[in-house]
Amino acid sequence: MSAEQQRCDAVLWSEAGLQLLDQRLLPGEETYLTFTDAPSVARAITDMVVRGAPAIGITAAYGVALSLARHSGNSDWRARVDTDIACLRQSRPTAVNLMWALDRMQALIESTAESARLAKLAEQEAIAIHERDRRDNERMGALGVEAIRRLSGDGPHVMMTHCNAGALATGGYGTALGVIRSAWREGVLQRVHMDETRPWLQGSRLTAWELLREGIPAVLNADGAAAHIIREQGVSWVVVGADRVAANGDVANKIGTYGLAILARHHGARVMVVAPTSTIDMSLDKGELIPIEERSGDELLLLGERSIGVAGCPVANPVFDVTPAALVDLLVTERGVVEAPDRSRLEQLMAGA
Ligand SMILES: CSC[C@@H](O)[C@@H](O)C(=O)COP(=O)(O)O
Repeated sequence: MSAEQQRCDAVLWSEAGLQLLDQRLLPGEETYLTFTDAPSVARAITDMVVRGAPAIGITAAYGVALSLARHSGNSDWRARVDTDIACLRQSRPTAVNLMWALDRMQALIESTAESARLAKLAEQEAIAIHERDRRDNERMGALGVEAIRRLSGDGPHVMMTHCNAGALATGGYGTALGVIRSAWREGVLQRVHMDETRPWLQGSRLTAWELLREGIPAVLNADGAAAHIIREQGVSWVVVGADRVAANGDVANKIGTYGLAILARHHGARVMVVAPTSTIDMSLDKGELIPIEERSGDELLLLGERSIGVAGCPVANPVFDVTPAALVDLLVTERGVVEAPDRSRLEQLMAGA
C-alpha cells in the first residue's frame, strides 16, 4: 500500500461536522466520532479522543468554526462564541498550540466586520491552519534529515522516539515521526526504537501503529529499557516532538522526555526536538513557567477497566516534563533548524518571516 493510502487522519472536516479518530481505541479499532458543537469538542480534547499538540490546536480551531456555525444567527452570538472559546481554552493546559489556534480564531472574529460571513471565514481559517500544519511537517521532515546528514553523515542511523509525534498528533505526516518517515524514505534510518510511553501508551498503541503499517523498521521497548537500548543498540539520535517551547529553549514534552535527554547526553546521542513555531511560546521566559498537566491517578491504577494497582494508592501523574535547553542539540521548525537553542537564537527565528 502506498504512503498516501496509508494516511491516518486524526482530524477530518466534512459536511457532517468535525470527525475525530478516537485515539483511545487504537490500535484495536479505527472509529471516527462526529462533533457539531464546541463544548463536546473541548470534552474530546480533555478525554484524549484527539491528542498531540498540533492536532489539539487544529481541533480547537474547528471547534470555533462549529461554534460560529451554530450561534452566528443569534443576537447574542458573540457572548456564546466567547463562552465556547473559553471552554476550549481550558480543555488541556500544556500544549500551547491550543492557545495559539484559539488566539488566531479570535483575531479573525475581532477583525471581521461582515458578521454574516463569519461562520464561513472561520471554517476557511480552520482549514488553513490544518493544511498549513501538514505542509510544515513535510518541510520539517526534510530539514531534519538534512541536519542529520550534515551533523552525523548518511548513516543509516539507529534512532529512538518517545510518545507519538506522528500523523495522529498533527495535521498529518508528523513532527518527530515526520523526520523519521523522511529519514526512512531517504535511506538515513536503520531502525527506530519506540518507548512504550507509560501510562497512556502513545508509543505502543499509536507510534507502533503508524510506523509498522508503513513498513518502517520500528522496535518497541518499555520506558525503563531506554538506557540499556541506547547503549546496546547504538542509538545516535533521539527524535521527539514538543508541547511547548519556552523563550529560552526549554522544552515541555511527554513525561519521560527529560530522562531520555539525560540518557542521550550521557551516551553521546543527539537530541532533536521537532516542532512548528506554533509550539514556541515567547511569552514564557523559561520552562519552569510552563503549566504541567496532572491527570487522574487511574491512568496508572487501571488498565482499561481492570485494576492493576493497589486501590487507594497515592499517585503522582504529571503527564509532561521540561527538558532544559542545554540538553537539546537541535530544534527543527518549519522556519529552519536552530542548533543549541537559546533565547537569542529563538528570538532570531521568531523574528524571521
Ligand atoms: C507532534 S505531537 C508533540 C507532543 O504533543 C507529543 O510529543 C506529546 O507529548 C503528546 O502528548 P499527549 O498527552 O498524547 O497529547
